[in-house]
Amino acid sequence: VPYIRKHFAGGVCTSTAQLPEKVAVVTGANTGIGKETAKDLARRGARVYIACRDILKGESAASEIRAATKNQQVFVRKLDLSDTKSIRAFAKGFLAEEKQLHILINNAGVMMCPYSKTADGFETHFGVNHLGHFLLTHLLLERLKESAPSRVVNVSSVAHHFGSIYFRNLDGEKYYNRVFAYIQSKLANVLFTRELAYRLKGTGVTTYAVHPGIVQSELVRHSFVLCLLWRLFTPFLKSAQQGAQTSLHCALAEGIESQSGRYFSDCKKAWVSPKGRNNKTAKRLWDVSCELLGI
Ligand SMILES: NC(=O)c1ccc[n+]([C@@H]2O[C@H](COP(=O)([O-])OP(=O)(O)OC[C@H]3O[C@@H](n4cnc5c(N)ncnc54)[C@H](O)[C@@H]3O)[C@@H](O)[C@H]2O)c1
Repeated sequence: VPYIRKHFAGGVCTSTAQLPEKVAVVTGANTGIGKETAKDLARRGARVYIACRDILKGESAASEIRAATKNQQVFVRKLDLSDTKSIRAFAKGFLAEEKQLHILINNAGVMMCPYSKTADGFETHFGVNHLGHFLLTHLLLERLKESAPSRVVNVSSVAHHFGSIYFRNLDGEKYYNRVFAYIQSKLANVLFTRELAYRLKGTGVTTYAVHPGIVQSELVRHSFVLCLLWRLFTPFLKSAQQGAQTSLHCALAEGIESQSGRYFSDCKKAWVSPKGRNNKTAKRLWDVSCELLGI
């Protein structure tokens, strides 16, 4: 298994950047890819904020990271991306305690859950994976600009290739399919990155969308079939640590600033679906998101 895993590991972040005095926020960092991303940033000396729903699970991840990295500057803060009140409370608290933010990793996500709505009435995939991170980024943007050069990494997926944005059915009420709902939200991550990069030109804040690879994690928990497939194909899946590499590359690699707005996989620029390159859809999604969130 380790041999096959190594073969399918994909790219490795080769940056030697050290991050003393740097501040990073990683959403959903209590498990999976997010935890490994936070651990690597902590190892490089950053002050790392684990932004997660469950404080107890967050604290257990933080203790593990502190012990593994000898960095005591790892903090846990409550963030539920399915509730805009929680997102606003997190941002308010963070802005009050930190004067800088250099790296924001929008990593948290849900996949193929049964039809449900967030506290604000948005379909859960769209609400958590896209709108939650859209609002969080919006609230932290001034701090990112003040701390420039700084970066925003949006964890998307290769699944975005099969997605479309159904503007007339964003709440899933006319028709709901949990596979489409997930891939729509991952396409939204790619389009958000594109439009954000366009709007941030000249500010020193750059942004990247990422496919982490097919990674062994708890993400598939809502699908019996995927759980089975993930088990069967375990040796071919990336470990969470391998899955963190492209997020780390986009957060740390020198000289990729001119690639802001692009989509990365295996630590290099990757092909984006035509729908993910559509500037009109990106702008429309931005406007609709602002309208839905009242910003
Ligand atoms: N695992 C894969 O094969 C794979 C492939 C492509 C993309 N991704 C993406 O990678 C990212 C990380 O996924 P993972 O594989 O580590 O899965 P994971 O389930 O281990 O991690 C997801 C994290 O998001 C958090 N989360 C979920 N809902 C939340 C909410 N409402 N508020 C705050 N946090 C919330 C979870 O608690 C968890 O910590 C996701 O965005 C996922 O779409 C994963």
